[in-house]
Amino acid sequence: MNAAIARLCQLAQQPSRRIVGLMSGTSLDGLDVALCRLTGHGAATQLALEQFATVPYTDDVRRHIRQVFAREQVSLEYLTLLNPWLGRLHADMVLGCLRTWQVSPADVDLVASHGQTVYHAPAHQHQQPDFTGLNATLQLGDGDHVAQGTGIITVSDFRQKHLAAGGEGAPLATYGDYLLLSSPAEARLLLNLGGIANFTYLPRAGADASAAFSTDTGPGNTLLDATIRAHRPELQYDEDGRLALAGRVHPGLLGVLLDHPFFAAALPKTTGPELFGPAYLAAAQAQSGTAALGLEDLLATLVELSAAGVARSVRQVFGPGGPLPAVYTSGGGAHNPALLGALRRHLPGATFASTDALGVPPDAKEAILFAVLANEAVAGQPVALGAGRQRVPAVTMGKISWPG
Ligand SMILES: Nc1ncnc2c1ncn2[C@@H]1O[C@H](COP(=O)(O)OP(=O)(O)OP(=O)(O)O)[C@@H](O)[C@H]1O
Ligand SMILES: CC(=O)N[C@H]1[C@@H]2OC[C@@H](O2)[C@@H](O)[C@@H]1O[C@H](C)C(=O)O
Repeated sequence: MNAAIARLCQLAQQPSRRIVGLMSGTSLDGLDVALCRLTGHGAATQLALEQFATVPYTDDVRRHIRQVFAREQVSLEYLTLLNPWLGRLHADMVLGCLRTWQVSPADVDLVASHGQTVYHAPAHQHQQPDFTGLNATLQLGDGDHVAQGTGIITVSDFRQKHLAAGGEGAPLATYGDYLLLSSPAEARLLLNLGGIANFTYLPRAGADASAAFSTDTGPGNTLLDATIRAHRPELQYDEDGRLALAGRVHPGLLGVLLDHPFFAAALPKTTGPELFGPAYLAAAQAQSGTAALGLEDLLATLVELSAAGVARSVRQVFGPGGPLPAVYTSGGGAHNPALLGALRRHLPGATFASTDALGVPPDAKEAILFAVLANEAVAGQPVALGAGRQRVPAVTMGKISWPG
């Protein structure tokens, strides 16, 4: 038997596994690295987060990714080169973190590597006549390169199985959120404010699990970041929402932005910067006669758009005035007071707390989720949530690469 397969069998039978979860999201701010100890699997999974860091990307790394990121037309050679290059880069970043944390790679059981999404093409978004109904998504940063570079067995490319089983390849948060954060005490809404905003609805543990699902709601920070970069190239984002808080929402522009059919589409749904990018904003500005709107008012309007997108999806689930479950926020947007303020206005009566209150640091949550998926891939079973109306595929996800 291949020694790596024997090692995998042994790992599957251990009471716990030490897993490095990796996530590089749509904001291109860096690689999130979460060193997790996961005990058990399935509904019995227990998390101990040992270490977490976001390794920032340099301007050069961002520039390389942006050559292909969310673009319909790219150099195929560049795309091909980026796949191993990102795998190797992520491996080096993992090794750097382990060195800082004084953890030997030999003491890590698995790496769970999401890679970098460069294009997300759910059927409702691409509308290519030759591929009607086909959902697709592409992540770069090949798992063999991560395994070879770190010397650690690597689980990667999680989204393809979800697609193959009839999903849109996202959001995968449903599974990890369900396994780690379901509570017998309360129903929960786990709201992640990343480049794209999404939430997971978790009914009370013990209630009908098939009601659990995740959906994207529209832009989170992606349009805010793109807009600030266009006006103030020296800045990556609107720190603490200062510029947005100094601006005023333009109702005409907001109305045109919200007119996009994505916001009225049934749940669950996924999207990306392919749709919510500069072209969408420029078209809405042209249509509303706001091409010359100042940066502060633009940002205030885009914050309102993100909050309104979340609120519309939430109301699709709970009705216009229905009571809401407890809301727990994560992702970079959870640090933005302008966005949180707008969300409170749009969802009056909801209680908001950070996922910190649940023992999950908000910036680490997505990287932890991929560690949970890798744990299930090796030691678990398909998570059967799916009989509900939201059709969450019952699959384990990820492809396994070993060094050597
Ligand atoms: N202090 C802050 N004030 C305002 N915005 C912030 C702050 N900190 C982070 N952000 C926002 O959060 C973004 C990063 O968020 P995050 O890392 O959750 O995104 P991501 O994981 O790349 O996205 P996704 O979940 O869509 O893949 C930044 O680009 C910025 O817009
Ligand atoms: C295709 C893709 O990479 N989607 C990301 C993105 O970032 C947020 C949102 O859009 C979510 O759908 C997803 O990531 C999280 C981790 C998920 O799959 O749950």
